Amino acid sequence: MYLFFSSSKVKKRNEACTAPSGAHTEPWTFCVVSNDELKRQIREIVEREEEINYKKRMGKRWTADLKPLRTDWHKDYLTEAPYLILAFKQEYGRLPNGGKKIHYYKDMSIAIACGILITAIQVRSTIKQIFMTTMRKIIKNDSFPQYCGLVTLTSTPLNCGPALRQLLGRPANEKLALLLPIGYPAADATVPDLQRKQLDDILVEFE
Ligand SMILES: N[C@@H](Cc1ccc(O)c(I)c1)C(=O)O
Repeated sequence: MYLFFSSSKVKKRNEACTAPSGAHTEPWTFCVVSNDELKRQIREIVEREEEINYKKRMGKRWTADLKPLRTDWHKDYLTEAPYLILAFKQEYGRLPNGGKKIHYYKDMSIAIACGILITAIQVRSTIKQIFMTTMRKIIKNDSFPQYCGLVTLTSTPLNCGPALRQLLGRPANEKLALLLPIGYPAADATVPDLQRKQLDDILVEFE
């Protein structure tokens, strides 16, 4: 599932729901939050826990490893982004008779589904960027907006899962896996200049 905006309307599409899953049990629930008050409460919960994580819970090594990313416990994006998607992994499902339905390979399944979701957001963003760059060239007008498509952040709030699950009224079999803020980047947004590993470092071929 991913979201995109056409004029003021939001359209929802089932991209993540095309993911494969263990025994085709589809062990996931995606909560899409656009309500301002809920977003405020989510931010409050996340910032409260992350402040403890950064200040004492996680220790010096953790904060040192994160330093290059320049993250901290302030999570403005949780109230600024128009949409938050909270991806929940279902530890088990329910049978028609109310009994427990076993979910297989839940971690892989939710990871694949979120990967497809993030890819769908990025592809859409890339298509829009190509379109707008082409338009700038065609009409030979640099004042044409340097348009950037939808973006997201793979946010992994620590120790907030149960509180966020309860806030959204989700059942106990659901465990928060990922929180994706979705929206257009601010005009003055910056990103860390992260270097990628070389192909030779990550690919081993056996021909
Ligand atoms: N979840 C925290 C910290 C964090 C952030 C990025 C990251 O790659 C890792 I590992 C941890 C936060 O959102 O700040």
